[in-house]
Formats: sequence, C-alpha cells, structure tokens
Amino acid sequence: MDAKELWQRYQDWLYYHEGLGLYLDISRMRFDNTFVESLQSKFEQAFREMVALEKGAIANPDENRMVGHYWLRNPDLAPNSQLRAEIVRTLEEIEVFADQVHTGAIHPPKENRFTDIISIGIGGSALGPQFVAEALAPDLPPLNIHFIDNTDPAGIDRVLSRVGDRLSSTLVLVISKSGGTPEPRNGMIEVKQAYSRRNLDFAQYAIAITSTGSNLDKVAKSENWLGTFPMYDWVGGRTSEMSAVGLVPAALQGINIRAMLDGAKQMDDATRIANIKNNPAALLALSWYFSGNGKGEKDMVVLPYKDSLLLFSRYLQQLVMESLGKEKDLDGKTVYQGIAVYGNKGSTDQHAYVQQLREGVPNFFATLIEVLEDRQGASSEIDPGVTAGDYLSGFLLGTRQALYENHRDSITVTIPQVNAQTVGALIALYERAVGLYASLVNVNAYHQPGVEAGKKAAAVILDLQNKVIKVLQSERKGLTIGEIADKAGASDQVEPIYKILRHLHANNRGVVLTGDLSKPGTLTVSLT
Ligand SMILES: O=P(O)(O)OC[C@H]1O[C@H](O)[C@H](O)[C@@H](O)[C@@H]1O
Repeated sequence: MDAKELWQRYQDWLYYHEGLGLYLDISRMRFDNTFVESLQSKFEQAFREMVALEKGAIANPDENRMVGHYWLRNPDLAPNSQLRAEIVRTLEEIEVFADQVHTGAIHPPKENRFTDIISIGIGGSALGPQFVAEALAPDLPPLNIHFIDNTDPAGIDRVLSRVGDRLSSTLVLVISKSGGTPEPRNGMIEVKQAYSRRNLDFAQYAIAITSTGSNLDKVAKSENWLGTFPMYDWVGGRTSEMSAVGLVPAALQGINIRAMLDGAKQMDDATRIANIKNNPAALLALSWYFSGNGKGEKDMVVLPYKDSLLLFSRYLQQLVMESLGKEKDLDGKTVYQGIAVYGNKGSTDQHAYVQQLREGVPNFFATLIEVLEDRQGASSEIDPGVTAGDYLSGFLLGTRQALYENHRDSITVTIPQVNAQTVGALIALYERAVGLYASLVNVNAYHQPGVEAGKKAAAVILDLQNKVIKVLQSERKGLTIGEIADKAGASDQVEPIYKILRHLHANNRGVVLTGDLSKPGTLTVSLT
C-alpha cells in the first residue's frame, strides 16, 4: 500500500471515543474485508454471549459462577437488587474509610495519622493495585504504598526495612479473594510477626479484603481487625481492579476512584455495541484473531510510551494469559489456546529488545500506547523548536513505521493523558476484548485450572519436606538421598528430595550435606 492508501485505511478503521478522547488505530494490522466478513458470525455469537454474561448467566461454567465485573461500574446492570445495593454500599464505605484515614479520624494507636500502606496480595490481588499506583498515585500521596506480592523472605524484608520505624503508622491491607492463597497468607504472618516484635497490636493496623466466610475473613473477624471489605464471588481476581481489591488502595493513595469507575463505565458502554467497527474491544479482538490466526501464533508486545504506564504490560499479562491460556475449549476439545504478552515501555525498550522486533523472528504484533499530553504544564526546548516529548512521540511514530515497513503489524491506542478516567477505560477496554476474544476461540476466560494444578504440586513438595525431616529425625546415622527417599516411601521422588535438602542446607535449617556437591547421588545427609 502506498502512503495515500495507508492514510485512507487509517481513516477507514480509526475508532474514536469522544467522551474519553481515546483513539484506537488498527490500520497497521494487515487484514482485509474478506477476513472481517469471515468473522462476522463468530462476533455475533460473542456479542450474544456478552449480553447473557452481563445479565448474570453462569459465564464461568467450570466454577459455576456469574461474571460480574461490569456491574461494579454500573450497579444498575446487576441482576438483582441485593447485589446492586451491596456494590453501592461497599463503594460508599470505601470512600468513608479513606476519608477517615486521611483526616486522622481513623489513626494508628500511637500516632495521629497513617503514613504508609503495606499491601499484601498476589496475582489479581496485586497486579491491578500495582499498575494503578504506578499510573495514578500523586507524587506526594497521603499514604505511601508498598507491595508484598510473593512469599520471598528477602522481598518481605526489603519492604519492612524500607518502612522501618514507620511501621507504627503503617496500615496493612491483606488482599485475597479466596483468603487461602499461600503467598499472601505467609506475607501476612511475617508482617504480623514484625508488628509484634515492636509490641504493636497487628489487629489495629490490619484490613482484610476477601470473600465473606473465607479463612482470611474468619481470622480478621476473630482477631477484631480494623476493618474488612468484601470481595465478591462473581468477580474474578484478574478483573477485580474496580472492586474493593483495587478501590481501597487507590482511594487511600488519593486517587479519584469515581473517575476510574466512570472511565470504565464509559468504555463498557462503548464496548457493548454489537458492531465490530464501532466497538473498540471488538476491533482489538479482531486484530488479535487476525494476527495469531485465532490460535495465538503471535505474541502481543505492549509498549506504552509513558513511564507511568510501565506496569500495564504486566497487568495485561495476567488478564490475557490467565484468561485465554487454556488447554481445553468449552466443548472439551484440546486446543492449547492463549496469547503471550510482554513489554515494558517505549522508548526505553527501543534500546533493548526492539532490535529483534524490527529485524528478528516475526512472531509478534505490537501494541503501542500513545499519550498525547507530554506533561502537565509547558515543556522547555531541548533543540530549537523541539521538546523531550517531541522525541518520545517521534520514537513512537518511527517505530510504528519501521515495524510496518518490515511487515510487522501494530495497533496504536491513544489517550489524551494518563488520568483516573483513561486508566479505568484502558482496563475496561482490555477486559472486554479478552471476553470477546475468548468467545471467538470458544474458551472459558474466567477460570484458571492450570494454576490450581501448580498449587497442588507445590503442596505435595511441602508434604514431602515434612516426611524427609521425619526420616532424618528418626535415624541417627547419615543417609544417602536414595535411602531417605526409600524410607520416606517416595523412591520416585529422589530428585525433588535432593532439592529440598539442598535448600534446607543452604538456609542453616539443621541439614548437613557431606561429600562431593557435584555428585548429589553420593552425598551423605545428616542433621546437626
Ligand atoms: O486473591 P486470591 O484468592 O489470593 O488469588 C490470587 C491469585 O491467585 C490465583 O492462583 C489465581 O490464579 C489468580 O487468578 C488470583 O488472582
């Protein structure tokens, strides 16, 4: 296509949302009209399924759950008045709570104000709050947020030492929908220990955000924690940013949560339109389907040209890959679906892996996120008539063009500025695109059976560790790893047993490995 034809194609396919000032450009995806027509009936089905989902159908059949994140930003859509009232009440409670924390009406026992937040959660209970904090928290927030999103002891130490003496004015959010995920549970226990080492009563600093009746909820209630906020059965972790999971930390940081909800609602309205060309989420799903042949054959590289959107790709990684990465389709057929997502930010990445994108294996399509406003206020000039923002914009346009010229497709999403409304809209746009794409490829976007399998496998390892320690305790003499495995009744688990013992040895846990470390099979293992 020559420049004139491309300009026409750009205009033909450009989507613009007036209320949000958001543009979506899929002109650099090389599909043609025949392809669009070939997907028409699949899209009609996808739109129908989305209507049913929003009306409260069991859209997550494996878990027998409704899928209601769209109701969070428009409670009038909720399928019954009880849910509606609950959504509205929770939102009001969050605002009142944040306000009371900010004014000091709610304060730590020995201080006038809370100064910091430690937010403990993983996956959907961390990625949204992290993305939003990075994107929207003011430079001087009323409370500084720190995240513990793993069971890495050194990571926990790092957060605790950064907080230091301010622990006595730190509010702890323990976020877990299920209330039973091991990583946040471990983080909570360690943080609780840190409070008690300082003679602080953890319960007076702790807030639980979890499903009613979960283990975490029970602990919070029995220990009389400072507060609890509900997480609903019908909101999945990876779509929970607009529930208490995302709204509590955001409101505490002084982020305008009503604006975030409004942006998402406006986008939800726009992506409800049952017409591919007028629906930005459908345009995204169409582009993804085209690029990867409906089988995820190409990866999605997400490049926001704005530092504050750095974590968008990580956020999308869970949303897209946990939703679409499925072995079986809804009919039980083996399909190995998914779309791999990665990326950091432009132009920074142009000095790293963009080399491969431009010239190497063409196994991806790029999504460039453009922000029209460079900064608040005027920019000084770097060169005559040129600002740093002009460079950033130039790098984006140049990369888009260079990729296209080398037969690499790209999508460009343009927002006027990074604010609560546009961030809410971006989240809603991708949530809907994932839902529609899942319908096109006939997978359940709302369960995660593979993750559950991983959790079970980890539990088996911890069980094995206990057995191994019992064997060592009951034997006085040194044993080989093979002998330990036999005595533990786990002869087929020699290698994991070796790795368990090596880990215990490295952490001075009373296990001694003697012999040639390069020949694990010959080692003798004993207790100190
Ligand atoms: O919020 P939680 O119940 O603790 O779950 C946290 C995360 O862990 C799970 O393993 C799921 O795969 C994620 O979808 C979820 O967001």
